[in-house]
Amino acid sequence: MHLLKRSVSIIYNLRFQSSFLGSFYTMSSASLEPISLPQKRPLGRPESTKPPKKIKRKYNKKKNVDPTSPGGVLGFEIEHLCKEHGLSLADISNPMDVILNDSSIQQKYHRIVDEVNVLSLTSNGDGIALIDGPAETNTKKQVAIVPFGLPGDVVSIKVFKSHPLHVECDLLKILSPSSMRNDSLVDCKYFGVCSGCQYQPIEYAQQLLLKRDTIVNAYKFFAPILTASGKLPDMGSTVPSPLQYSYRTKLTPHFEIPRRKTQDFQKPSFGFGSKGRPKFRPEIVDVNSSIVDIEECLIGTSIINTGLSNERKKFESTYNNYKRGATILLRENTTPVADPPVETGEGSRDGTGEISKAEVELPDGSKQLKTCVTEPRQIVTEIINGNKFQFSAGEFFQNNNSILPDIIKYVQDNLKLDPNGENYLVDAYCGSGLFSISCASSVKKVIGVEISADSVKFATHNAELNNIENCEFITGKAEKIFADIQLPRDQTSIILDPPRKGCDDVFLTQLSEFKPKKIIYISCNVHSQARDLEYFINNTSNGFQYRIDSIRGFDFFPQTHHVEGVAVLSLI
Ligand SMILES: C[S@@+](CC[C@H](N)C(=O)[O-])C[C@H]1O[C@@H](n2cnc3c(N)ncnc32)[C@H](O)[C@@H]1O
Repeated sequence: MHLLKRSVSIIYNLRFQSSFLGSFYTMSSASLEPISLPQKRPLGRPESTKPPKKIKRKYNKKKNVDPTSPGGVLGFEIEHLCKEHGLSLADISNPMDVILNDSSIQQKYHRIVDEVNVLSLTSNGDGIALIDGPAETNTKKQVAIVPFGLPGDVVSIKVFKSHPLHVECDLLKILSPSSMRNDSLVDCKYFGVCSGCQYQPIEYAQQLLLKRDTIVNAYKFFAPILTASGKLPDMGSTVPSPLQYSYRTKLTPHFEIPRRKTQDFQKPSFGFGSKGRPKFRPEIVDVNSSIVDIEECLIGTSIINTGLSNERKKFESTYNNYKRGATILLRENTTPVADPPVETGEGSRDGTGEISKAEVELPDGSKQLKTCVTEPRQIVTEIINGNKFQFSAGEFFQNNNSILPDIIKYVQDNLKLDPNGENYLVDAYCGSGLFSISCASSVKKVIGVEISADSVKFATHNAELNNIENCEFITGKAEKIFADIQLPRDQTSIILDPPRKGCDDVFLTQLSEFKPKKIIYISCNVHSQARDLEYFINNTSNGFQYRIDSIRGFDFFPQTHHVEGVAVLSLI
């Protein structure tokens, strides 16, 4: 019995590393009950003459966040909410020093709050609410982030973690549902605990409106001069995805392995990041891990789900061999069935060792064979508008094929090429050549630039594969394109499709100096896109000579909060 008690206290010591005034507690656990320290000295050891250890105070570390990252955008959203409700930031500040260092105060802050009105959604898809500060404290109001809460919901929440200007909460119960909420739309059994697909209970048309609002706010926050000067066009409606489920051609489930495996080490969860505790959906089980164990992902394509199932089974018999966590790549690979039978190469295998395959019939009656590649260096093929694109499975390629013909058509239409002139195209951040090759037939020459040498190799190969002779691709940072560009600028259009962080000032300055006749800026982060357009138009030498013709979203990721933005600019 004594031994048992000792081992329990050792486990507490390992798990609950934050100690204060003789109590152990978790900073973010739902239960904040203090746990008493064992009072007795360990047997056989003399009483220590050392002075008691100094108690370390905890400090809230300031993090350097990119303003256009979800955490950075939340700062703008909180400020906006405060302005709307006549509150100052001081009114909603949490005394972090006290909360972190006094467990009794912490318990006052980390509490259950009933009858909370969810006011709006953050661009990250979470509900946001204002709640009264806890009783007997000086905090006037708090900004509560409520995952899975929808505007108009009245809910019961549990505050479980404090930040200087907001608190994180679990949604315990929906007391009165928002008119946006239609629970019959939720098919996924992991809804409420998986971090993806928060928009599932929302009708699709409404999801598109929410994504439009996200873009409107992005420009409000990150392009205030353009917004105030009236230089922004009316925000266009969001272009829907033809597929609203079964669209994702890439998934990356992962797992974690503890550094030291104890004797009772069991199979870890294999799936995706968790978000909150699903108390408001009693039908699903709470997870005690940062990863939700997922057997099927409804937004993944059929072959990706077959791959997920194969790799899970493999993991069940091999998890003991892993020394650390890992991410598994699942990438769809397409082969036309009419092709002579091709060796599909490596791919996810079923229990018999056979590579799993799925035949898909297209609306025109043709058939395609799908496999699921797991090896990042394996070459995969995608077919978009009849063009074949090959690339290394681990490199970037768009993840929702169903919407690609729509965005390509939109880009082509907006290039507004001169039927009598010579038209040229620069595709900056060109990847393996999706836009270059798709638009090549309408222009005299395309030059693509891309930082990944592997992607450039495939872009060049893809041009050959599709018998396209007017494309040239160069490896380097996007601004390298301007070093010795020979194209006539008044007949050249530029497509920009940078990663989430957007373009840097060096590139935008050189773009302005080059002065192309048209710019089409595609972005998976509408916040960095808004920041870049604000800089380009207001801070570069020729920026003022451009007009923003249109901005609209494309819904590359239905059921999630993500939106792709496309902005079209013309030289006036
Ligand atoms: C969002 S992807 C777009 C790729 C391509 N347009 C497509 O749709 O397939 C962004 C690409 O930019 C590349 N990239 C990142 N930083 C870059 C830089 N500084 N200069 C050029 N390319 C860059 C990445 O390797 C990636 O291929």
